[in-house]
Amino acid sequence: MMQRAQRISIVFFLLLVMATAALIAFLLGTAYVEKQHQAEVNVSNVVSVLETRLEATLRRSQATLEELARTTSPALMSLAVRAQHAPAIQRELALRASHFPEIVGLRLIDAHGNVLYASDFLLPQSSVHDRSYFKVLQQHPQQTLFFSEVATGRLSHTRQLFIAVPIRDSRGSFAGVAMAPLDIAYFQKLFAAVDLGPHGVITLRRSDDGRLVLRLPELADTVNRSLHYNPMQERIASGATQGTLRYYSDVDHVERIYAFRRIGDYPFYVGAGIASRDFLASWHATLLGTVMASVMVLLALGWLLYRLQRSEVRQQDATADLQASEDRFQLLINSVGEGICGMDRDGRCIFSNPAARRLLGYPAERALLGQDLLSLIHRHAPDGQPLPAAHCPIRQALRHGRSCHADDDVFTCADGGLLTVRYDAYPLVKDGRDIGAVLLFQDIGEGKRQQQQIAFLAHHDALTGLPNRMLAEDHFRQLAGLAQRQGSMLAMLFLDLDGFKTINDSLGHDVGDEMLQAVARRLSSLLREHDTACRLGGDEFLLLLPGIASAEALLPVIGRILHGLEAPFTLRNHQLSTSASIGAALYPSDGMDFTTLMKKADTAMYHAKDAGRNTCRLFDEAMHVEAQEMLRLRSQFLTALEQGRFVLHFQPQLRLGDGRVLGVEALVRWQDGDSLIPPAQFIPMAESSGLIVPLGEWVLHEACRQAMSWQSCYDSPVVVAVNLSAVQFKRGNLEQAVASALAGSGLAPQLLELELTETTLLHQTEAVLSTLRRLSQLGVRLAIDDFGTGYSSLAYLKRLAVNTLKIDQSFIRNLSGDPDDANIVCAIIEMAHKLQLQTLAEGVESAQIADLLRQMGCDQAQGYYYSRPLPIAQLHAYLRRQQAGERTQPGGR
Ligand SMILES: Nc1nc2c(ncn2[C@@H]2O[C@H](COP(=O)(O)O[C@H]3[C@@H](O)[C@H](n4cnc5c(=O)[nH]c(N)nc54)O[C@@H]3COP(=O)(O)O)[C@@H](O)[C@H]2O)c(=O)[nH]1
Repeated sequence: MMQRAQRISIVFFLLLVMATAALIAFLLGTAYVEKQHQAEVNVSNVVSVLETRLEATLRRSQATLEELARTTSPALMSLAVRAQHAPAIQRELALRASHFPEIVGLRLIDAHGNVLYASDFLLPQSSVHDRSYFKVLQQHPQQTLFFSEVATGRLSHTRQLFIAVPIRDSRGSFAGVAMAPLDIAYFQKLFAAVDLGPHGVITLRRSDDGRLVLRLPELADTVNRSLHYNPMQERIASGATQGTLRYYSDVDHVERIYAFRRIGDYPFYVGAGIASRDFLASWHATLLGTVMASVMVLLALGWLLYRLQRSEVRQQDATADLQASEDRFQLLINSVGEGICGMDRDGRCIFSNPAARRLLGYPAERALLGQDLLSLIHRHAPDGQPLPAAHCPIRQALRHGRSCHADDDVFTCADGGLLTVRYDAYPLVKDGRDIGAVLLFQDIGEGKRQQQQIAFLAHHDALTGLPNRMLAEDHFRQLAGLAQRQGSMLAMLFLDLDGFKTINDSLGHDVGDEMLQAVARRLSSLLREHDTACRLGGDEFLLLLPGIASAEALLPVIGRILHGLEAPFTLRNHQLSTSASIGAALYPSDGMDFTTLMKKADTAMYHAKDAGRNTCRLFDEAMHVEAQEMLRLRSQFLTALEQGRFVLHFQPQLRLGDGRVLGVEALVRWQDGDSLIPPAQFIPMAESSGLIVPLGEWVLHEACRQAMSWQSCYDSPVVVAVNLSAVQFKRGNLEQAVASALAGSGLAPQLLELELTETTLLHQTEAVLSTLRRLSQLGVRLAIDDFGTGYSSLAYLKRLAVNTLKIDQSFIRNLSGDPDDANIVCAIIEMAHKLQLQTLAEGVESAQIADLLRQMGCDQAQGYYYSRPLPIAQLHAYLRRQQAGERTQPGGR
């Protein structure tokens, strides 16, 4: 796109061209008018002079002829007296004629046309009676003067114009003519003396009819002829006596400026013309020269302008390039996050970027410009100690023109604070000379802090800030080495909070987290300087206590820790109490390495838990054996599960009113060869190991399958009850397992009852409760097992659509002997009925108990009094007997 400056230059140039053209046109126009005016003046002067001369000639000729006519006696005008008077008269005529070079001579002609006397010669016999002048004067007495057309003289044979006056006698009769032939050649010479340029023209014409008398230059066949187009003649005819005009000649078609002038009162006018091309020749040359010079000047000017403009454009381009380069440089150094400072050879700041000023805390560049940058920002060593200027590596690099680098250094900020930096300094070289250095630096403080944070997190627990297991292992190695050197013992304590899950589930994870942080702080405060507390995860902590003299010496230490944790914690307006179960193992007696000791301390901790919590156990070998047994059991359990060595026994549940079997409880057994292992021996292990999930799924499928097999055999439907472990809610996909068991067997959902304990309910989260609600929506029945041992809210159970409360056998066993148990059972039955829940008494072993329960209004009963849990074949026999109306024998099989 054309730039503004270029447009201005072009407009200026065009204006200059126009102005120059106008000036030239004006000058040339003025010169033209001047030339024309000069030409007009010239030709006017010429015709003025010529008219004066011609008028004088004609006037003198007329006067001379009139005097001759007046003085010549008519008596002398006869041939008869001619010979006598001729010599004297002719001398007289010759004398008079000698004063007129323009006339050929003077003649006296008698009334008959005979030339009697002549000033120049005498003809023996000569008559002019045929000449126009003679005839006009002879025939027109009033005519006093006559000018003839141009004719050739009969004697001289030259072209002549005759001027004649009549001679009259006393009576006025025509007596002859006095005549003078004007010599055309004379006038020709006169005209020729005038220079009107190569194409100039002078004409003498008659004013009455425009006939040509004389033209110079001559043209053939023009004399005595008038013109078809003659503006001068038109002006004369209209009464003008003089004037100037310009036109193209009708004769030679040359344009001229003409001036004309009438010759006195004679019938002639003289005209002179200067050809335009002649009087304008110099003007034309001037015009051409001026135009050419102007064009050349304008071309030169244009070229100059173009060069100027080009140079200006180049300069603008160069300036723009420079500016763009500057902009790019500014953009670059302003955009980078690194601090950049330029300095001269003395270390004074010559530029800085915003990042540098931001990092160093200087609000404006001028605050740094000219400052001794190095003494300003590089005053300290990385450890914060003062750095002598001479030791500053950047200053040395400046002096020796070498780059330098530091990974970890400190600069001093404007407020005196230290900035941890990584920097590079490079020499600034211009034209081969070192002119200073540029310093590039980054704030690595945040990165360092992050690295430290990462390193910290790699070895510490993010929640409590305590060392994690990795760091604990590291500390263990150091402390174990120390213990070895000192011959002392190192105690490893495995600490697990009691009831933490309840706090976490009931008050939320945020409170749970705060609880763990508070416990961590409490533990740290309870430990000695060289003790280590670390968090393993969840509510498990590991404590390393060096310098232990004996196992006995350890117990008071543990007691202090347990006691210290008993004090309540105040978290979010909650007063929370907790306790811990601690297992302890000793280095080197219980093990030499971290993993072994931790396993043993863990085992001891489980024993402490089993022992009723808020206590501690020191590891001993029996625990180890038990743990080994547990491992063995687990391995065998897995094999049995894979090989299908589990069986279900079913214990009938009867309606107390009529003894009718309404359902059976499925109870799993482990078929180990010929012996059956009871669930109490493997369910705890299966729950703690999570193996209860696959086992529970198998029980569900098998119970539904078996229940389906007996539905078709009996008139009334028999519900199958399946025990669910809390672990199945936590880890298994229970909803899907139930749906799959029902779908796989084809059992109606209302014939499946799921038994869960109060403890299971108490520890479940909202997610698990919603699973229960969905299970209930599937149509399956829900029963609360071991009811009365926990803290279930009845309204809560109602909301969960629980169908049956199974009253725990611990209340049933002594029902007849313990009034408290009886009161409890009565209360449970009464409240359950108000909530329209069924009640089932477990562990009914006698008719007396059965009767009591019936009187209390209990709906169903289950127990050895009616039947022990039966293998499937025996259950079928039992049910057949029941259907046959055979009253079940209490206590029998
Ligand atoms: N999660 C699962 N738990 C299961 C499963 N199968 C059994 N169990 C649980 O194991 C516990 C022990 O069961 P078991 O040894 O089978 O004992 C049951 C009955 O034999 C026993 N019982 C029944 N009547 C009497 C009686 O009159 N006297 C007496 N001393 N014992 C009796 O009670 C057990 C049934 O109790 P409950 O489940 O509370 O109804 C036991 O807690 C089972 O829950 C399983 O598949 N999954």
